[in-house]
Amino acid sequence: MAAASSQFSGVKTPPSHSFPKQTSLHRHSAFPSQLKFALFQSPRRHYVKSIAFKVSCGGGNVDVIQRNKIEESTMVEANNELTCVMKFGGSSVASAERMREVAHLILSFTNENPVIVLSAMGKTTNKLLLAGEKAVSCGVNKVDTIEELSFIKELHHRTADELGLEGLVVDGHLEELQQLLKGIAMLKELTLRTRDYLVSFGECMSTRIFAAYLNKIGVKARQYDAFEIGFITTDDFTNADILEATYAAVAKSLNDDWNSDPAIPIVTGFLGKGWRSCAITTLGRGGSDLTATTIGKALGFREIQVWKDVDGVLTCDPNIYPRAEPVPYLTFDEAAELAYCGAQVLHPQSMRPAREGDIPVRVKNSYNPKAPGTLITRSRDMSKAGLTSIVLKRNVTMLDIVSTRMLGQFGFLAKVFSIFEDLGISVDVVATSEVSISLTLDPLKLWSRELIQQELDHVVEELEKIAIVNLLQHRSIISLIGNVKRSSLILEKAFHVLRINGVNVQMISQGASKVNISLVVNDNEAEQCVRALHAAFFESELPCGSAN
Ligand SMILES: Nc1ncnc2c1ncn2[C@@H]1O[C@H](COP(=O)(O)OP(=O)(O)O)[C@@H](O)[C@H]1O
Ligand SMILES: N[C@@H](CC(=O)OP(=O)(O)O)C(=O)O
Repeated sequence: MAAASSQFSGVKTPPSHSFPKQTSLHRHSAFPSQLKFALFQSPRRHYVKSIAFKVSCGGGNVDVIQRNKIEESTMVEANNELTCVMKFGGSSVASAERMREVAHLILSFTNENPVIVLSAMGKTTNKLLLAGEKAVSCGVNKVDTIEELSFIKELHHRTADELGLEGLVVDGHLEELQQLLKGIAMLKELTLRTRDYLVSFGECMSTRIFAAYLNKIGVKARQYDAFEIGFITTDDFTNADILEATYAAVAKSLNDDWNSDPAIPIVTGFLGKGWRSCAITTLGRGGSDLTATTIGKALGFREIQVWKDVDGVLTCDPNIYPRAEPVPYLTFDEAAELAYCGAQVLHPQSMRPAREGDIPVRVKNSYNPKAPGTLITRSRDMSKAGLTSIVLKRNVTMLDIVSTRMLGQFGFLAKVFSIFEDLGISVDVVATSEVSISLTLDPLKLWSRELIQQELDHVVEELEKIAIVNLLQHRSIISLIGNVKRSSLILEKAFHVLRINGVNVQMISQGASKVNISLVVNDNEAEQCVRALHAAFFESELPCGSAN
């Protein structure tokens, strides 16, 4: 609370991290012009006053204070249209305390009528998946004893309780979750479709609790399950793609409700509805970012905010190197490449709607709202840009494939790739010569399967019909994201660092996107490499390491 409290003391002044002033509310407004509201029951400047009171009196009964304020209010608002989307990840809403802070943060944006997208609380998604896996083998009678189920129940009950809500708000879902786990135990299988249904409980519960809390403190809010308001996806369970029809459907659902009865929409991140199956789908891990950018594009907002537990996109994963620094500006291409390369901070597909709608994305820290964060836009001043960020993807499998046929024969690459296509395995980084090809296999694809070793053996067996194959496991990809117009300079410096650290690079690739150079090294050298590269590029005075 300390970080957020000071901003609430200046009640009418927009906080320093507020959106830039706008000249028109919507660039491509989805709202009919006649639908400007004269009366709106959510005069949030008053709530901010209440919060300031809470801060100064050390956390008195803020809920009662706020409700009184709202009853007093008859304020008229001129610009009552939905204006922006703010997504809060699991770490931002991990507890009752965090939910209070996020509520206060949202209310501090006094000029905004936001759509809120929430992820599941804390690590709920992981716990749900673990509970599902345990249910497969534990037997129906033991489901009640699954530790993760008890944890999830306790967390959501406690949170509702601490926020002063009735348990009822999640009781139905917790009961249904337990029944589902019993069903899984009975069938002794967890299909991808059931897995998506299972993890959907996380977002369904966090949004219900948060919406109920806002309503309790007098801020009118309405909970939405994304799969009920037009998030139409492919039927690729656990990794579904959003279909085009989503944009119009979501805009209509949210606008219609807002126009007839304004209430802050609280939308489940991560979830959709398969267009054929009509079952709940998920957008891949971290998919709430994509939910937010989809809503941003659907409603033609001028900015999309994703709130995390870090000061923006950083120069590398802070878990690998705590001295990572925020990157102030990125292009959509750089951010997408960073996410594709494995940086957990953004969902790989999340930049697509933002890029298509040309809507800036701001990555902010809900634990430190005053930090400027990272602004992601179509273009930026690259004149001083060198390396922007370093991304590490561990536990990668690499294949060296050398043709047994004569030099100059055609069709070799096509044959190799058709084998991967037939086996449904995606390839990540590739480097080729006329008679050989080195490539890495997308670890995500392999992790999501069970028969990893058998699958690899099968790939090798097929490839050995046309080539000599060398399978190399326990490799890492280090991706250097930045201004590849300076690639020679970046490579010179990178190889100098790697040489003095005694690291041998086993493969190198520069993609057509021109914002990424990938290096493959041994897993056991990778973290040390990232730290050394970070020190050289971002902590020294030499050129080519600017994070801007
Ligand atoms: N380059 C990076 N910049 C920022 N965070 C990163 C980066 N690489 C990995 N991370 C990790 O990503 C986390 C934020 O992403 P995520 O957990 O998906 O957030 P949320 O759940 O809040 O949406 C950070 O806590 C950090 O550990
Ligand atoms: N809860 C989902 C979706 C998501 O986006 O989560 P987060 O915003 O906490 O990364 C997951 O854990 O994958």
